[in-house]
Amino acid sequence: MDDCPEPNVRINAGLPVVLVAAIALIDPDGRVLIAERPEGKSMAGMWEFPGGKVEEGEIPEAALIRECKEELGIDITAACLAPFAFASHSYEKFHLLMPLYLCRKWEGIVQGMEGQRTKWVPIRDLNEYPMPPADIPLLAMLRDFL
Ligand SMILES: Nc1nc2c([nH]c(=O)n2[C@H]2C[C@H](O)[C@@H](COP(=O)(O)OP(=O)(O)OP(=O)(O)O)O2)c(=O)[nH]1
Ligand SMILES: [Mg+2]
Repeated sequence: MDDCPEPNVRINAGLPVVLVAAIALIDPDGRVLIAERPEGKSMAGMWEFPGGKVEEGEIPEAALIRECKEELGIDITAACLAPFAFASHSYEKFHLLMPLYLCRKWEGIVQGMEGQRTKWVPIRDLNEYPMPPADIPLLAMLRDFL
């Protein structure tokens, strides 16, 4: 429907649903952590909320605990994950369903464990970083909330 471009959801395209869990880490100054998608991955060079695909038999919270360790070198617990909002967005080859959790408490120091750049960004400046199209509605929600 041309008069209703957002959200981008292709109702009858038969796309597989991919569940990705994402996290907005928020520091004491209210800044949010974003990470640059590495070369070789889809949407390389775009900035994203850390996270990744939820594996078979895994729940989203467990996926985030795992991904935070693998990608950022930090420890989080399920108790510190607050469900916030979700993205539902059709890409060319799949439909992304991405719950976004907020987290203000973790152990360790954030590092890009896979060589990716990371950045703590004040919420009002997040729109200066190119992010995947699925994330755009989440930015507005975060801005309203924080
Ligand atoms: N982590 C994350 N993924 C996002 C965001 N926005 C968005 O469209 N995506 C998409 C990009 C990818 O198609 C998918 C996440 O896949 P990924 O490649 O990062 O998954 P992963 O960390 O499990 O990595 P891999 O093992 O599959 O390489 O979700 C976001 O803010 N954060
Ligand atoms: Mg990932």
